[in-house]
Amino acid sequence: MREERPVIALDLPSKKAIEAFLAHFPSDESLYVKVGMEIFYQEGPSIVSWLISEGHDVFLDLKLHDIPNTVYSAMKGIAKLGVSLTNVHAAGGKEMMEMAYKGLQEGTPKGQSVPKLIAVTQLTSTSDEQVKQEQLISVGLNESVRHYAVLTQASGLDGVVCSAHEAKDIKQHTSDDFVCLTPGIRLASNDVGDQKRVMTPSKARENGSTFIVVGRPITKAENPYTAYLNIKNEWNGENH
Ligand SMILES: O=c1ccn([C@@H]2O[C@H](COP(=O)(O)O)[C@@H](O)[C@H]2O)c(=O)[nH]1
Repeated sequence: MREERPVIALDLPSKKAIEAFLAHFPSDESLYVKVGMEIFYQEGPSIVSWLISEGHDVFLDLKLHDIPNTVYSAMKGIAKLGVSLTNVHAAGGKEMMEMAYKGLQEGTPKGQSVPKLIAVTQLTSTSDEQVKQEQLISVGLNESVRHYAVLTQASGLDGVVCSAHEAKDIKQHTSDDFVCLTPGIRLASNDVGDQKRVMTPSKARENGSTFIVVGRPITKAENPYTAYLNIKNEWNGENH
């Protein structure tokens, strides 16, 4: 099921900076936010509990990638935080992904829902050339992404992180309800920055993205709420 709210990447340096950012939004607006490495490593798990207590849904984007036992134990801890969605790297392999899922299931307190678990295929800042030359994956980016998506599904996870360019192909090779969470989203007028595989919200919708993730086009905008609404409206096929 497509999530109507763009997921806002809270790539900001402190809780204070996040409070100042969220002050631009109506106080009763429930957002879907992404807590990534920048803020998590500064503030720790309390930032997650605070965002949830403020009425927001949280995607914890720590992209775990380690030996299966370590990822299992880390996921048992993450499961207690009450996040809606979290992730690992598919490159960690099937055994690691299965153990991540097991950790989440075992760690989730009784009566709470198990967070959805997805796996990063190839980062949206990675190009086909880099996949071939730096990772030595001669089949190239599209096949690598598809392979990781199929492996992720076979490991029992809910979906993948990919670019919106690959979402349609992934759904064809997995299933319609397989989550495709797509960062690298830009309006035609936005800076691309370090992203390589970008797409507009309306194209992402046409291509079958389940979630879109947007950071700097909102966090660095002069009016973050207007920027958020512009992206949200285009994502939902309104006013454009
Ligand atoms: O493949 C990936 C996986 C994660 N991300 C994260 O999404 C946001 C995108 O931020 P922008 O400012 O909109 O570029 C960021 O937090 C990344 O860590 C990704 O971009 N690509």
